[in-house]
Amino acid sequence: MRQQIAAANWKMNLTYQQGEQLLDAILKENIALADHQAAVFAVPFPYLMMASQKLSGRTNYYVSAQNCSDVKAGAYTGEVSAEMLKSINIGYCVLGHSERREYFSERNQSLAQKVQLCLDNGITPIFCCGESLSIREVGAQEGFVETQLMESLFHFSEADIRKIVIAYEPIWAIGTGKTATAAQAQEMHAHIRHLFAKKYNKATADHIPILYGGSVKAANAMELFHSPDVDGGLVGGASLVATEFISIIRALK
Ligand SMILES: O=C(CO)COP(=O)(O)O
Repeated sequence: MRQQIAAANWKMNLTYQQGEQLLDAILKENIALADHQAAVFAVPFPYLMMASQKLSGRTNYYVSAQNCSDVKAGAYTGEVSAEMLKSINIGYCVLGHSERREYFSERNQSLAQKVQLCLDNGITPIFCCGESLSIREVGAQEGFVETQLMESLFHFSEADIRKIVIAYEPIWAIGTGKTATAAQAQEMHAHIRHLFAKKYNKATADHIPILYGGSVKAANAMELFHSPDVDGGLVGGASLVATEFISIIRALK
């Protein structure tokens, strides 16, 4: 079975102490993860070491960054490189979140650089894609997501592309309480998988986890995750509430 992932994206929320309390409350449950399952915590940069220490010794629990620089190193004040993340053993990095695309002008080409740098440093990119409401309203979502994947990912080798996790996050469902239906999520995930099969091959497409993000919560996680092409979720608001995220981890296939 392909890897199934419950990923928490804390975004710019919680103090250090609140983050510690949240992780403690979730880890207290001692949820055992199967070989094909993972729980990933994308925390703010200053909390990466704390989260790593709390998760150490747990099987299939990982810490993620929420972004990294598109350049290797040098005079770029305020940036954090993939190599820095590797040097503290961070396993995952969220890239191309729609909030970064919108508020920090991230473009597909620069994201391709970020993906490359993560791969060079053995970090699994969680590559976000997804359309806005206006694009969905005119029915152009499949072509829009195809362009995002084509311009950021489709030049990578088959071996490299197999190391990537995709997160489909329709912008109209993020933080709005307006979840895509399981049928809408499945339709786009199947489309994304088809694009990978067309560009690479079916075995590669079948290997890549595709997470759904956008108002995932305890009450809808099970239904969303049980769609055949939905391999877990990237969760914002509900990942800040221990009981919610515990249920979301437990909803993994
Ligand atoms: O952006 C998201 C995760 O990256 C989704 O956020 P919400 O779960 O708050 O809608």
